[in-house]
Amino acid sequence: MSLGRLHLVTDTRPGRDPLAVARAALGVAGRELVVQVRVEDSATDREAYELAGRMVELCASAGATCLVNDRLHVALAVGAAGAHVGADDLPVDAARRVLGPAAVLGATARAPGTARAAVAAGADYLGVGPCHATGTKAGLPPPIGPAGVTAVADAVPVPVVAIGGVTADRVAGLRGAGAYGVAVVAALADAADPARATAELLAALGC
Ligand SMILES: Cc1ncc(COP(=O)(O)OP(=O)(O)O)c(N)n1
Ligand SMILES: Cc1nc(C(=O)O)sc1CCOP(=O)(O)O
Ligand SMILES: [Mg+2]
Repeated sequence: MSLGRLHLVTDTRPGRDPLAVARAALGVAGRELVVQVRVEDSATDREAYELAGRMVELCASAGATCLVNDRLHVALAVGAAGAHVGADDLPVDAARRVLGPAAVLGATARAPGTARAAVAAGADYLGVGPCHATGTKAGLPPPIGPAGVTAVADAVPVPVVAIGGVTADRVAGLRGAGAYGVAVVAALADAADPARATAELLAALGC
């Protein structure tokens, strides 16, 4: 599997335009971009399906990968490349059974033990964080920092994607800590110029 190193997780805030941000990022990053469609828990399946369907089309035209967060049935329904699951979602082994062997399956892990278990259960990559403080998602545990990324990366043979408070300035530290790539919401969704912000993140990633 060749996984993109820059993951754009869609902004769930009302009034945002995740398709416009993705379009700008895809124009710069192409196949190096993974777009993960993440919606509010309160969003309906129909809303998730419609956004994910449009995102799959956008990604396909750029050669990029589209994943769906949490909702595996939506991932299957829109023909996404796969999905990402965490502690409140279907367990990784169940998600793998639902999606099948060819799908890209990501799992959240915050420590080496859960990371090893997720890989044994069928995860292709791990989302590891929060690496730094973030205002994007409430209720997260304290940041694990680059040292926490290293602890996980040293424990597993799959790509580690660092998430949480990631900015272009922090990418080098995370890469040095063992991250294969990074996942961002605000660094692109809040950027005045998302295309330029994408280019800065890619440069920091060495892409
Ligand atoms: C790349 C990546 N890493 C971690 C997460 C978080 O997933 P999860 O813990 O299931 O939380 P929600 O995103 O579902 O709120 C992620 N989405 N992506
Ligand atoms: C959705 C999500 N999950 C996280 C985790 O650590 O599990 S951090 C996060 C939000 C990341 O947003 P930003 O790039 O704006 O900090
Ligand atoms: Mg989840």
